[in-house]
Amino acid sequence: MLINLIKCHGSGNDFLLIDEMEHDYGLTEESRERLARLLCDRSNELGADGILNILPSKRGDARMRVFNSDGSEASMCGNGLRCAGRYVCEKLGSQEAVIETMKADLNVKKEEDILEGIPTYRVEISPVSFKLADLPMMLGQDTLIQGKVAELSEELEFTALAVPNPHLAAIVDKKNLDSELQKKLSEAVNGPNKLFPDGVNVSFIRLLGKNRIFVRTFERGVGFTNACGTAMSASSLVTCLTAGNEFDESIEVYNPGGMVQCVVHQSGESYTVDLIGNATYVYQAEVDADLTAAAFSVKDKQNFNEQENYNKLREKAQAFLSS
Ligand SMILES: N[C@@H](CCC[C@H](N)C(=O)O)C(=O)O
Repeated sequence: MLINLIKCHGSGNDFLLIDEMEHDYGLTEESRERLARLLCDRSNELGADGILNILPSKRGDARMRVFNSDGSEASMCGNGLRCAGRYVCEKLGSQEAVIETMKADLNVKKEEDILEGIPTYRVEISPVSFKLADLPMMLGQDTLIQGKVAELSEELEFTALAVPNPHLAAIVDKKNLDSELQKKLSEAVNGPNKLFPDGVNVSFIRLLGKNRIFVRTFERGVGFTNACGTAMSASSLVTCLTAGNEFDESIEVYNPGGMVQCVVHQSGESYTVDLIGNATYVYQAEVDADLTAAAFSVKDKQNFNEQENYNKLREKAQAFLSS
C-alpha cells in the first residue's frame, strides 16, 4: 500500500503522521499496530517513537490515535498532540482546533513562536487523575504522592498519576539522574510485573530553580525518548504540588531534546496542564509498505527545512543545562 506521511517532532520526540481523513488507506486495527512496528524501527530509514493517525471525528475537528513504536496504543501523547494540532489547524486554515483523543476532546491553539521561526502550539493535557486504579498501579492503596515503594527503590519517593496515560515520577538528585537506576526500574515496571500490569511511563525530574525543571522519560512501549509531553506536564504538576513551583505560572521544562513550557491549573481538586512547545515538520514522504512481507520502501522524500531553526532552540537548551 502507498502511504503519505509527515515526519514531525515535539522536542525531538518524533512521529510519523498519517492522515486517514484525507486518504482512506483501509487500515485495520491490526495493520495500524504492524505499521507502527515496521516504520518506527530505528534500524530503518524512517524510524520514530510512534505513529500519529489522524482520523475523522464526530466530536471535534479530527481524531488522533497514537501508536508506540512497539505497536501498543497509548491513550494520549502531548508532543504528538502539538504536531497533530498544527496539522489540523493548517488544514482548516484556523488558529485553533479540538482534537478527539481516546479519553478526552482536547483544545489546541497556535501560539507565538517559542523561538523565531519555530511553529509553536499550546495543547490541553487533561483529564488528570491521582487514583491508582486509573493507571492502573497495584499497590493496595488509593494514591501514591511522594511515597516510597519498596519494590522500586529504598531511597526515592514516587508520585503516580494518569494524564490520562500512566506516569510514575520521582524528583531526583544528580547522582541518581546520572546512574543506571531509571533504566533498571523502568525496564522492570515495563516488563511482566505486578505493580503496573499495563506498564508505565517513568520520569526522573531535576529541580533547576524556581519554575524550572529538567525531565527525562523512559516511555512505555518505546524506551528513553528525547522528551515526553504528557510526562513533562505530569512532572510540572508534581513539582507544583510537592516542590514549590507555581500554579498558573509558566514552568520551563528542559528535556534531552530541547525545552517546552507548562502551565499547571488547579480548580479545587482537579488539575489541567497547558503544554506549549514546537511542532516541527522534518520531511514528507511517500512510502510503499508491504505488511505481509514486513518491508517498505521510501519512494519520495521532501524536506520542510524547519529543523535548522529548531536546532537553535535545542542548542540554547543544552547550553543552559551545561552552564
Ligand atoms: N510521547 C508521548 C507519550 C506517548 C505514549 C506513551 N509512550 C504511553 O504509552 O503512554 C507524549 O509526548 O506524551
